Amino acid sequence: MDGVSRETMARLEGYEDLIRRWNPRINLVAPSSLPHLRQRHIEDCLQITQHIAPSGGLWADLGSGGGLPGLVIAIVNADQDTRFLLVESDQRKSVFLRTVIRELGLKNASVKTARIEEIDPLNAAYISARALAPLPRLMPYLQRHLAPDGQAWLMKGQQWQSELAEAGQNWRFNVNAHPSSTQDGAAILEISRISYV
Ligand SMILES: C[S@@+](CC[C@H](N)C(=O)[O-])C[C@H]1O[C@@H](n2cnc3c(N)ncnc32)[C@H](O)[C@@H]1O
Repeated sequence: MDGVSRETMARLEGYEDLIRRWNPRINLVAPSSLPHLRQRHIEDCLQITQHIAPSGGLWADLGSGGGLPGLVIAIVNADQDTRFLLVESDQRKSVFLRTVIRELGLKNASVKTARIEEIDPLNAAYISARALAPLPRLMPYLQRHLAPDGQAWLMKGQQWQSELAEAGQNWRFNVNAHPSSTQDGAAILEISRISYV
């Protein structure tokens, strides 16, 4: 992984080890994807860090699951002043996320065990989500939790164009689609300036 410091690499490897150890007990990633953990999950999420270097404020990772992409981005930015909040409704996954944060000594990350739609608005400077819901269902979450000048980074599969078209029926927003370099036809959507029409 180019441009990754030795300390970041050590943390990413520690994170991979913990996923491998916990995955038989709680499904953090599809078991069939475990042999390809680095490429399929870690490098997939690292793509976001090639587009954005967050500067201060709150980064909320919604439906964090095993911490993808929130923990990967928090690890890369461990010595920066952006705070990462991993929002996850599942208790056991939350225990896993807290374990990773503790074992890797991440001072910039914390976990909120709750449903996204039930927590107070976060006014986040950045939001990320991966494999959480189709874009039309994500839009109300973004409207609730993204600061007016914030950016959302959404990792989408091959259906991203039809999801965009459907979301555009009820919402206005700016969007940049960054083609995925790890999955054919997938994209990372950078979304800002959201309003409901
Ligand atoms: C398919 S998993 C994806 C996890 C991770 N983002 C990834 O890419 O591997 C979706 C996660 O979102 C969580 N989730 C779904 N709906 C949620 C909600 N309304 N509030 C909080 N978490 C939610 C689920 O518990 C699950 O862990």
